[in-house]
Amino acid sequence: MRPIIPDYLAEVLGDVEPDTSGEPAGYIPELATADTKYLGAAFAMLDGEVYGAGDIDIEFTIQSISKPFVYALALSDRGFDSVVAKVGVEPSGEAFNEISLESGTGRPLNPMINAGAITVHSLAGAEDLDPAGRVERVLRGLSAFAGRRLKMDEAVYASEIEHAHRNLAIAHMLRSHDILTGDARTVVDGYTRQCSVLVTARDLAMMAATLANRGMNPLSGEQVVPEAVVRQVLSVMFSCGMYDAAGDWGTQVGIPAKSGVAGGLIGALPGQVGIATFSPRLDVHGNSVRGVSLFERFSSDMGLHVMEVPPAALAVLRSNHVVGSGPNALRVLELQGGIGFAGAERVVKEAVDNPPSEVKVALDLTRVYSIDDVARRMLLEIARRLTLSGHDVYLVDPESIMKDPDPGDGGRVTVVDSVDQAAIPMGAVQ
Ligand SMILES: NC(=O)CC[C@H](N)C(=O)O
Repeated sequence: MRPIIPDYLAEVLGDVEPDTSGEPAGYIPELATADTKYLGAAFAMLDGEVYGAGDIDIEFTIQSISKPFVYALALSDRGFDSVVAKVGVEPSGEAFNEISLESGTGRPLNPMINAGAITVHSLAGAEDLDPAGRVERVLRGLSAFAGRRLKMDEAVYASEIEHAHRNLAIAHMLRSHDILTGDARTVVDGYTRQCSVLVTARDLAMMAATLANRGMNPLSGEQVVPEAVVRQVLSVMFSCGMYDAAGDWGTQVGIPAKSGVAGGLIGALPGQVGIATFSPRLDVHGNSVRGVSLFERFSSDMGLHVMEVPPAALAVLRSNHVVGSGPNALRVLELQGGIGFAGAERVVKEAVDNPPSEVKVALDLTRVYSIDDVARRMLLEIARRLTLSGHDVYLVDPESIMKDPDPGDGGRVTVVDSVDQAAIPMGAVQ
C-alpha cells in the first residue's frame, strides 16, 4: 500500500505552492537572499515515525522557534519562580520585536517576543555559566529536543549581530530595569547565536513531537524537560506563539505553535503529533505565508484543533458483568482506554447507580493504558467505599498501570494479574 500521509502532504503542498506572496525577512541580510522556492512539511508521530513531503531535509536557521525550547530549558534549569519573576506569561498583542515591558514590574510580557526571549536566554543553564557555556547549554538542549547534534550557521549569526540594533535597544532597556543583570551586549550575542542554530523541517517536527510527547523525545527516549515545564511552554505557545496574530491563530488553527523569520513554523498537538513547515516568505507579522496556509489546511482537514477533543470518557466502562455464581460470584467492572476525570466519573456513577450485590468486586484494568492522578484517586475511593460496605475488592492490573494501589483509610484492594485469579475461591487449589 502507498503511504497515505505523505501523499496527502504532497497534495496540500501542491495547493499552496502557487502562493508567492510575502517576502523573506529583510532585516537580516543573510536571510533576505533565502531561496524562496523551498516548501516542505513534516509530521512526527509520538513513536518517532516521520512523514514528510517537499523540502524537509534542507537546513535553515531556527530563529524564534528556539524561544519556546529555550524557555523550557530555563524553567527546568532555574525553576518556575525565578523565571516567572523575570518574564510574564501574558499575550502582548504586539509585534515580536516591540520595545515594550509590563508596566509596574518592568518584565517582558512573555517569552515569545524578543524582550522575553533575550531575558530567557540569560536564564538558561546555571547562573554562574560564562557566556560560551550558556550558548553551549542552549545548543545541547535544542539538540536533545531534536534528537541529534545541531550546529550554528556562523554567516547568519554574523549577519544578524551586525544589524542587531533593535535587540540591543531592548536588552539595554531590560538592563536598566535590572531584568537583565549581566552585560546587555553579551546576552544579545548569545541570543543571536541561539537564533542561528540550523535545523530542518524534519528536526523541527521532532522537536515539536517532544513537546507533544510530554517532554520525552520519541526517537532517543530522553526526557528532555519535566512534564510540568512542557505544560507551561505549550500554554504560552498557544496564547503568544504567533505574536499579534495569536488570537486569530488560536481560533482558526488551534494548535500551540511558534514561527521563525527564516520561514519555519511548528505546531505541537499534545498527545498526538509534532508538525513543522518550511517556506521562507513571511507575512506582515513575520510568520511564513505558506506555512500559515498549510497549518490552516491541516487543522481543518484533520480536526487538529486542541479544543476539539473526542469524548474519551464514554468508552471507559467496557462492560459490567458477573463471573461465576453463588458465594464466589465476582462482579467485574471492565475498564478500557486512558482514564481521566470524566472517565473515572462514569465508573463512580456505575458503582453508585448499580451497587454490586456480589461480595467480590473487581476493577479490571487489563485494557487500560493510562490513569491520570485524579482518576487514580477516584478509582481507589470507589475501592475504599466498597471495602467499607463489606466487599472484597480486587484490582486486575497485570501491567501495574495503577501506581501505589492503596485506598487508605480502611480500604483494601487485592492486586491480581487476571480476572481468573480474582474469581478462584480463596484457598482453592488449582
Ligand atoms: N521572529 C523571529 O524569528 C525573530 C528572531 C530574530 N533572530 C530576531 O531576534 O529578530
